Amino acid sequence: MKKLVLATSNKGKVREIKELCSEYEVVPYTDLIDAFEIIEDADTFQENALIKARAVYKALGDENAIVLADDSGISVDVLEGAPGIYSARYTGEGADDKENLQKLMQDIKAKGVTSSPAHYTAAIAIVTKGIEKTVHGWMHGEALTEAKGEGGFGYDPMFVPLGYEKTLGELDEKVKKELSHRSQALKLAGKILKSL
Ligand SMILES: O=c1[nH]c(=O)c2ncn([C@@H]3O[C@H](COP(=O)(O)OP(=O)(O)OP(=O)(O)O)[C@@H](O)[C@H]3O)c2[nH]1
Ligand SMILES: [Mg+2]
Repeated sequence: MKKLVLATSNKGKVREIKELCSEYEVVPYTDLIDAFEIIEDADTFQENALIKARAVYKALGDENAIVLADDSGISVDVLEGAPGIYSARYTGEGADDKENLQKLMQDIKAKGVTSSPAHYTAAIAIVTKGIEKTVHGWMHGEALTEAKGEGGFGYDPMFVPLGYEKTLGELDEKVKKELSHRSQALKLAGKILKSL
């Protein structure tokens, strides 16, 4: 089984990527080396994913390692695309998922609406010897001003995917597995991984 090293410290992503890449041995980099801070200072999901994958590839010191990073976020139409690449830091550095979720619901409410079209984006970067590749996936839907359910992570309790009437917090996890920005991007990443 080929080993994939994940350049992430987000447990929700690790859980989903393990589920979605079951034909690989998926290992978070923190199982191999000490966690270190990676500054995600680019202005696109794509570049931030590359920053994370390159940093971990270099730190591992194993030129044959295959490193995969995910940079993702939610963009809300009524907020002109915010929080976007700032989704993890919406309430500031070190913000937690619950604070970010509350702020996003309040900011949408402050626009005088109870919901807004929104979408998630995931950029996946793969870095290995002589190779740097990126792919994207998206999931469209509606962001609510009320959180419902406990499933998923992050903003999922306030997000209703297009074609559904319940949030990702309430829906069976199979729905997110099929539809999500991350699963769409990983389907494309799978083609790259097979060619390595
Ligand atoms: O409800 C959600 N369901 C998802 O499927 C999802 N995907 C991304 N997000 C949000 O976007 C931020 C990513 O920021 P991000 O890519 O920098 O990740 P992160 O900082 O959490 O971990 P790392 O991979 O950088 O170590 C995360 O914190 C989440 O708030 C999601 N929220
Ligand atoms: Mg991050």
